[in-house]
Formats: sequence, C-alpha cells, structure tokens
Amino acid sequence: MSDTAPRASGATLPIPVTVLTGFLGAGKTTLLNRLLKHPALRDTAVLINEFGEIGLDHLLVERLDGDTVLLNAGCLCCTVRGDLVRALRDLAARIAKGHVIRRVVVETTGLADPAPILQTLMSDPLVLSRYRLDGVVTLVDAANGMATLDAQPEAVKQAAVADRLVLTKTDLTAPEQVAVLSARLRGLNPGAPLLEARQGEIAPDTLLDCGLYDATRKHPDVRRWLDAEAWQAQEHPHHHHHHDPNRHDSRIHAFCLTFDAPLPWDGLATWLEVLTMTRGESVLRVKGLLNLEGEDRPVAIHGVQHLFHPPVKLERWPEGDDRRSRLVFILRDLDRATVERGLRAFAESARQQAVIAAGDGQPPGTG
Ligand SMILES: Nc1nc2c(ncn2[C@@H]2O[C@H](COP(=O)(O)OP(=O)(O)OP(=O)(O)O)[C@@H](O)[C@H]2O)c(=O)[nH]1
Repeated sequence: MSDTAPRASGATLPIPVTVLTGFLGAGKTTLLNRLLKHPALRDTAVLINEFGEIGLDHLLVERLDGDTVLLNAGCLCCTVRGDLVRALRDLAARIAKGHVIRRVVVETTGLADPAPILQTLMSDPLVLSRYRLDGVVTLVDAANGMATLDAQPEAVKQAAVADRLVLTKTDLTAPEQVAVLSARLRGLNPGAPLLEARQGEIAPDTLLDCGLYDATRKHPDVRRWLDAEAWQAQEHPHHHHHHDPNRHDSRIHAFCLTFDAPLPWDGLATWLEVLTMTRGESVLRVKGLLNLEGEDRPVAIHGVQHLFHPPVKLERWPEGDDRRSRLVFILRDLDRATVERGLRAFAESARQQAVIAAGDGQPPGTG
C-alpha cells in the first residue's frame, strides 16, 4: 500500500468522516439514501455496520456500488477495531491509486455504543494519517425516542456524543411529545444543534463539515466514555473472544426467518399488528424483504417497537436474488420460538381461509 496520503480534489487532505448513528429504526438508511442523491455528497464512500449475522441493509441501501462497503457483523468492538480500520485502509489504498473520494459516511448499527467508533477514528494512527472525524450525526426517532432513552443506555450515549441531533418521524408525533423529547435531548447534549428530518429530507450542509470532533464541548460523561474506551483498547488490543454475532447482551438478540414460498399478506399483516400491539416494547426492530402471494415486486416492511411503518413496494428484486422472503428481528426479552410459531400459524391460517373463500378445496394458484 502506498504511504502517500489520499488525494481529495487533487490536494493531499485528510478525508472527512461523518458518523451517522441513532437507535434501531431511527431512520438512518432513509436519511442516507436521501443524502447520497445530493450533489454535495458525490464521491462519498459509505461504510455500513449492521447488527446480527444476516442484515438486509445491503438490499435496502439504494446505492450499492464499489464505494459502499458492508462491514462484517459481529461483536462491535472487534468490528470497529478490525473491519472499520481495514475498510478505511483499503479505501485509502484505492484513493492513493487515483480513485476520487471526498467524504466517508459510517452508518453504525442502531445498537452501537459510539465510544469505540469515535475512539478508533480519533486515535488509530493509520486512520488519523488519512482521515479526520468531521462529526457525529445522531438520529432520534420522535415516536419512540423517550422509551428508547429510558431503556437503552446506547441511545443515551449516541445522543450525548452528537455534533448534530436530528429528530425523525415528527410527522407521526404530537408536538407536545416532540417538545418533551427535545428538552430531554437538550439536557443530554446542550451544544449540538437540534434539527428535524422528515422521511430523511434535510439540507446536507446542516449535517456536514461540523469541524474537528471536540469531546470537551460535550457532556462531561463523553470524555469519560472515550477515555475508558482508549484504556480498554490499550489494555486489550487483541482480545480473542468469540461473541455470538446475533446477541447484543443477555436480553437482546437477532435472528432471521426465511420463507421459500410466497407469503400471504393478510396473515402476515395481522400477525405483525398483533405482535407490535402486544409486545411492541420487545420488538426493537423488524425488517423484512418479502415475496408476497400475487406480487411480482419485493415489498419492504419496517417495524420499530410499537410502530409499524407502511409497507413499501420496491422497484425490483436484486439481480440474482433467490426471491425468498427474509424477516430480520431484533428482540428484547422475547424468544425466537414464540415469534416463529405465531408467524407460521397466522400465515397458514390465512392460506386456509383463502382456500375456503376460493371454494374449490385447492390453494389459490394450484388448481
Ligand atoms: N413517517 C416517517 N417514517 C420514517 C421517517 N424516517 C424514517 N421513517 C421510516 O422508518 C422506518 C425505519 O427507517 P430506516 O431508515 O430503515 O431506519 P434505520 O435507522 O436505518 O434502521 P436500522 O438500520 O435497522 O437501525 C422505515 O419504514 C422508514 O420509512 C420519518 O421522518 N417519518
């Protein structure tokens, strides 16, 4: 690899890195998809880190080219200290050979503790020689934000370290609720401008070029978290632990269900409604790419705690995709068997009802 620093717009400059974070389902991919369409973000490389072994973001991020890199799922500290640095190093090598990259955006998993990411970006010698941490943009879902801040310390950290706080889903939230959440965020991070993005719509210049990251301007805890992280990295630079990549802690885990045959939307929708109504606090995230009966195009679904977003029909199946339905769940205190049993039972019941309604004793499409 060349030792020369990367070239940005012809000059030898450190490349700004924006960290895009926010709890599960806050709207990071939505905002990123919008940002990447903007001319100001031409020549931006995107590094995505998803929680759980089987992610779907590679199918949901609209721009997937050589400059979008999916970091391997796994223990976040290992991912960050290994994969993130490796991805940045590979990118620097490509830039040294003449590839033009003017900015990097790192989209973290919603469960990410931002401290190891920031610590890596601010202290790894290789990273420092070619990149500079420009800013941390933290999205906070206005609909679920208060409950999330109450239950998840990662979300508190994400808000406290931010250079820009962005409230999403204010279109779904009563103004009084937004005001209470805003006051709480102000208390956690008085220095960061508090912005709003609806469906990812926001002027890029409000998020970019925040200046060098400065932890001294943040809540005193931020300096402490970063120092603790630096100490850990020094004490245990090569710890050899093998975390289950699908488990965040003793309560939160991820799994993916796949279905070979097209699914009946009625059964699935009813079940999702029941699940989010009755166990919403446990359903941190549901993300699906579905092959539905009678539908040629794939349908994306998103659930975040008690909130279920309207399904979206995507343009087409990705090239070479096997067109199986995939549903990724990230659950807290709810086991896989309960969810899987319920889903299969509802899908089967909807199929039976369709058979009865068709009146010919044959499942639709097979007679
Ligand atoms: N109504 C409304 N929906 C939104 C808004 N922002 C995002 N969404 C929806 O929220 C759901 C989750 O959005 P994503 O962009 O996938 O969230 P994410 O933070 O990338 O999710 P993870 O990567 O799983 O943590 C999708 O259905 C989006 O369409 C918003 O401002 N208003």
